[in-house]
Amino acid sequence: MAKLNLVVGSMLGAAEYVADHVANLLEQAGHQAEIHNPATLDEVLAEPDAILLVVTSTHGAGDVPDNLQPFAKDLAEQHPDLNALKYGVIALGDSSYDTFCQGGKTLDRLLAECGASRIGDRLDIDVTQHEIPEDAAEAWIQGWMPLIA
Ligand SMILES: Cc1cc2nc3c(=O)[nH]c(=O)nc-3n(C[C@H](O)[C@H](O)[C@H](O)COP(=O)(O)O)c2cc1C
Repeated sequence: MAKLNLVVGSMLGAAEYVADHVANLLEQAGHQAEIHNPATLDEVLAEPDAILLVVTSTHGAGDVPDNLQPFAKDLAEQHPDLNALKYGVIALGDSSYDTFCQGGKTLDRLLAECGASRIGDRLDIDVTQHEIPEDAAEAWIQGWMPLIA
C-alpha cells in the first residue's frame, strides 16, 4: 500500500472537496493519504518515497491558486532533483477560459521539469460539465489506483 501526499490548490473550496473525497477513497482502499493545504515543498521533499497527488483549480488568467503559489514558486526556483518522485494531477477548471485547467497543467510541467514521473494521465475536470467534480474524480481515481498498487 502506498503513502500519498495530496497537495491542494483551491480558492473557493471545490478542489478542497475533491481532495478530501479522493483522500477518503484512497484510505478506504488501504492507502495512507495526507492532505497538505497549504503545501510546502520541504514537506514533499522529506518523503521522496511517497506519491504526490496534486489537486488544483485555476484562477486569475490561468494562475495557480494563491495557496499553492509558494509551492509552485519553490519548485520553479529551487528546481529540486525529483527523479525518484512519482506523481498524479487532478486539475479543475472552466472550459470557457482559454487557459482551461492551466493551474494543473503548470504543476504538471514544473514537476516533469524537475525529473518527476507522472503516473497515468492528468485528469482535467471541466466544472461546466461536472456539477459535482467529486464524481469525475472518483471515476478517475478508481482507474488510477491500480497503477500505484
Ligand atoms: C476569478 C476566476 C478565474 C478563473 N480562471 C480560470 C482559468 O483561467 N482557467 C480555468 O480553467 N478555470 C478558471 N476558473 C474556474 C475555476 O478554476 C473553477 O471554478 C474551479 O472549480 C474553482 O475551484 P476552487 O473552488 O477550488 O477554487 C476561474 C474562476 C474564477 C472565479
